[in-house]
Amino acid sequence: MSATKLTNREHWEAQEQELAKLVEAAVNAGGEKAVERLSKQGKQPVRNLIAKLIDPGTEFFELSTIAGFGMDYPGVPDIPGGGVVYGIGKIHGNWTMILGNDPRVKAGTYFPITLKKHMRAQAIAERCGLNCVYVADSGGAFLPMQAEIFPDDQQFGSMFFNMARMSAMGLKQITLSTGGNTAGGAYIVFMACQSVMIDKMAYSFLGGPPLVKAATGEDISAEDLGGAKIHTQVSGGADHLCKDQEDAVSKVREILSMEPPQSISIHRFEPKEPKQPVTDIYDNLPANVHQGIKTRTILKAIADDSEFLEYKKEYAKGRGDNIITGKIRLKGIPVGVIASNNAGIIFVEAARKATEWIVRCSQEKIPLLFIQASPGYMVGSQSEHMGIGKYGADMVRAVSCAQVPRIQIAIGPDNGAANYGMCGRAYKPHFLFHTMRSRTSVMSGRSAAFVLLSIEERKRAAQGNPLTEEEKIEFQNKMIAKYDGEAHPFYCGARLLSDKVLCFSEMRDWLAMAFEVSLLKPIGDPAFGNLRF
Ligand SMILES: CCC(=O)SCCNC(=O)CCNC(=O)[C@H](O)C(C)(C)COP(=O)(O)OP(=O)(O)OC[C@H]1O[C@@H](n2cnc3c(N)ncnc32)[C@H](O)[C@@H]1OP(=O)(O)O
Repeated sequence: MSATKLTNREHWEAQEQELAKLVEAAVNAGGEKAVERLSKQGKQPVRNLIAKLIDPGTEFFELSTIAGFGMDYPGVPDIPGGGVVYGIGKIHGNWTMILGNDPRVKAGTYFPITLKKHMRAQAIAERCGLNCVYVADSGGAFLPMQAEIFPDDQQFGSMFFNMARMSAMGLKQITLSTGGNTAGGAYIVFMACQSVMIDKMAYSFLGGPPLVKAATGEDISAEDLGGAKIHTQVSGGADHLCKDQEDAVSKVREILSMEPPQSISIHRFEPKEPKQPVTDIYDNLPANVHQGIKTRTILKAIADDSEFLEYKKEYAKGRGDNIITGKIRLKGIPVGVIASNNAGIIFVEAARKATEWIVRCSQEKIPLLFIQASPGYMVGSQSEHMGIGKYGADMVRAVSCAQVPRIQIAIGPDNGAANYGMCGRAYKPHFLFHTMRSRTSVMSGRSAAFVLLSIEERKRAAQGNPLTEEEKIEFQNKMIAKYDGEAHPFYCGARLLSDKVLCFSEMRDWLAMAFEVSLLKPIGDPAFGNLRF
């Protein structure tokens, strides 16, 4: 192996170890002490319950595990995992959205990031047509931050709005209540299509005993006010009484055993393993994230049979092939690819080719994979006069209007309007994945430092106090550090700008799962509005 490849491989393996540490911090929030505390209450950590909910021997595809780190909420620097766990797993063969509060993180209460994560899970479920299971164990709103979580759209009330509407669409909303779900949190039990409560462990009420005492003078225990027996035998607010968590898990599985089987809406070919090893990705992605990439190698390491049927391979070489287009199969699922290549700068020819391919795949009803490593569209008079603005806009329009499932994975720079054209978050891809090589920001730190420095220089010169050379360097370094920090996959993952930071070795399995889930609903017909051509 060449020295460069070895350097690359070691670099990315070390980077992914950093990721593993952060994931571990979320999974083991509170450490052994927190697990012991749960155990005294007869409870298991929520991920253990989820592992039992899904079919034996299958994988739980947990999303956004690194949410909530470094949020700097007043007095609470980290919310491990955002305080809620969610992901997709199979229950009786059907892909199902499973969410669970993590009571080890401030009693499973809802911070702004918790809500954002909960909403994202529901949005994926609604879009892909997944039944939902809620493992509910939450103290409700995190009260010190009520102003940022309570009344607005996409805040606390939206959880129940979403449950109601998904239920009306025929998507089952099942709640397994395994703790105190108080006040607003109680609706997660009462809004469900079917609710399972655990005796002497779960309770739900709009106002807890202290509030009742204050409001009416009534002295009553939590159990007598809204315990599992009260709601399953008296109020009718819940439907199944279970003796413990194991019993409750079995009941939820039994309820969902009556669901019809799912199938994907397009033809699936026989899956084949790639011929190229996954280590090719580690070896060939430069450790320097600003260095160009050879994306065909990456595709060969994830595609069935390492086959990439390239579209317009010969077109406008050196400009058009900063995006490569074509088809691969992922575990038998045909996928149209739009991938950054080389330096990834999008020239007119690349934008036109990408737009053409998006339209073509939409007509064929083939889902789209965007592999993003682009620092932006080409600037300058030649590019402007050739119409980069309008062709870039065409690409953005095609991305926006394509009815087929679209998934983005970033493996390099993700800047400027290239974030839009390559199906960034605002373009609502079904799933958006980052890797340790992705860097998402409006521009690179170096460019931002240059632009901001020129503004600062003008300002200081006008004040008659021009910047010294040392001040200029300090200013630039500060700006680069800020941008590098904010573009990093950890920063973005903490804020749910991605659905997961994937290891390169996970790309094939996760993309195949994501396409399969995204294809459970029928694909609409193409309609693109006013493309300029
Ligand atoms: C939309 C409207 C709403 O949701 S209003 C929300 C109203 N919520 C409530 O009244 C619930 C109050 N909390 C409780 O009753 C208990 O904490 C429950 C949820 C039963 C959990 O009890 P337990 O397992 O013993 O944990 P704990 O009390 O030691 O709490 C652990 C840490 O979490 C905190 N916590 C709890 N609830 C809230 C809350 N709603 N807002 C802010 N913080 C909350 C506790 O203070 C405690 O924090 P710390 O670990 O001591 O720093």
